[in-house]
Amino acid sequence: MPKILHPNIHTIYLVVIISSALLTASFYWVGFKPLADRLREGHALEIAHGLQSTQWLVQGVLDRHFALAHQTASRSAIREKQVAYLEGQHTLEALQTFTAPKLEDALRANQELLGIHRKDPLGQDLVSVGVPLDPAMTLHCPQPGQTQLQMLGPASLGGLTTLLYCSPIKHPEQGLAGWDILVMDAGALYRILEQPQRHDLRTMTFSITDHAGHILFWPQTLEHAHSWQVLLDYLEQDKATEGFMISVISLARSNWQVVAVVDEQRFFAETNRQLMILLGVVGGMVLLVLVLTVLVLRPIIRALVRARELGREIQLDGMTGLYHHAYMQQLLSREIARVRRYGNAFSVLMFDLDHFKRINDTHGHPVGDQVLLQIADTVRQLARNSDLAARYGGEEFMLIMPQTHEDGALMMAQRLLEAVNGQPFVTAAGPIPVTISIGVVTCPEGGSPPSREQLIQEVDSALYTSKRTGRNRITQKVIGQGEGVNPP
Ligand SMILES: Nc1nc2c(ncn2[C@@H]2O[C@H](COP(=O)(O)OP(=O)(O)OP(=O)(O)O)[C@@H](O)[C@H]2O)c(=O)[nH]1
Repeated sequence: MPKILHPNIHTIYLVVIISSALLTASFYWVGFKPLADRLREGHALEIAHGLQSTQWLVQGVLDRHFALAHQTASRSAIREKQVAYLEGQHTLEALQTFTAPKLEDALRANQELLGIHRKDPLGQDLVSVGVPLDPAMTLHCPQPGQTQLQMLGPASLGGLTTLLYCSPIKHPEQGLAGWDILVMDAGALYRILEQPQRHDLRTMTFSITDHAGHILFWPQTLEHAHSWQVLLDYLEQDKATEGFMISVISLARSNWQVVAVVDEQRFFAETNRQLMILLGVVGGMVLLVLVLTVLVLRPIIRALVRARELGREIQLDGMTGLYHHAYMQQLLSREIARVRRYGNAFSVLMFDLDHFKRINDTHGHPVGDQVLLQIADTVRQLARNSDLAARYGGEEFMLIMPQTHEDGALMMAQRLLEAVNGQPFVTAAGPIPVTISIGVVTCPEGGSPPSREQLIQEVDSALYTSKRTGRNRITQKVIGQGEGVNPP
């Protein structure tokens, strides 16, 4: 006997919710996460590029300074004059008169060149033009054993941050003719360091330090904020503070390096915020679709469920839940048609409660109803899924057993008889013993099944035989053969 399945509205909602969750999860894994990873990778590249371009720009300034210093020291006319002075051909005054205007010309021609202080090979001052040097400053130009152009380092002169270079004046034949201390404007370096700050003042700070761990240049527009302390800690301990990232790149021709301090949280905060907004919007949309789906589907599902229930109801007997008489007629006709086509065996069983009137009369109809319900349950339990059970009349039941031979049908009838016999039915009036009389008709395999009316008449007649011969028994008939009674 098939179970009646009612589609569960909660199951449908559950499916909708699970689908939405799967949709959200696939959006996260296939769309959102790769996007977030790419953006983060992009940020890492941004840092690397920022550092690289800063290094190039700073290196460009230093190279320009070197070129300028070299050029100044190798101007031949004043170099020759200086050699002649060293050989005693001129006075110092004559040298100064000749050299100073030419060096001043050089200052005018190169804005970055702020001062030139020319010395003899032993370091004695000869000529000075432009921004003066601080007498309190100890300058090692020339450095012992050094004959190359070199940077001396940054110095604050005349209210400006400058870079000092020590450049040898070399004569092709006479050798070393003296030294220039060149004062260069370091403003260009600040401008380079401040360039990234214009875009973002908080997250990425570039600076220039020397290998000894001194901060030489720091963006002038930026206060000594938290990242300054982070850089100091890094230079001291060679380790980045938690939440910060430090990238370093060395500069050629100096002991300098460009250092980027990145406030990771702030750097990624904007991206994270935008990603969260995106996730929120998509999540909200999924939720909205979910709610709308539920709202739209709800009445439709309810109507479908109700329609299905109604369909069932019109096939079923209201009290027992088995098929009712009229529907059983249809089922029987269908089964006979199937057997006529495929030639398989099938059996029909009909049974009736014995002396049921007595139960009703003695205990009342409600108690009789309780017995009928328990009979229906017994049939449901014993029948196969493929069997079709009906309450055929008041206390009369029918069971269609497709693909069931004579032996199988008798076995089923015996089980039913024993099941009813073997249990006193529990009712409001106490336990009541019940017996039934059964008629079974089998249409054997390959046989020609009778019409529906004839079949009902045959099974009814078999049932009548069971009643007539003493009740509580089975009468079996095989179409085309005789009738046999099986007492309990
Ligand atoms: N409680 C209850 N009784 C019903 C229902 N339908 C039919 N009956 C009763 O079933 C009884 C049938 O009685 P009878 O046809 O005389 O048969 P019987 O008393 O069972 O005797 P036999 O069939 O000859 O063994 C009647 O008392 C009906 O009122 C029902 O739905 N509920």
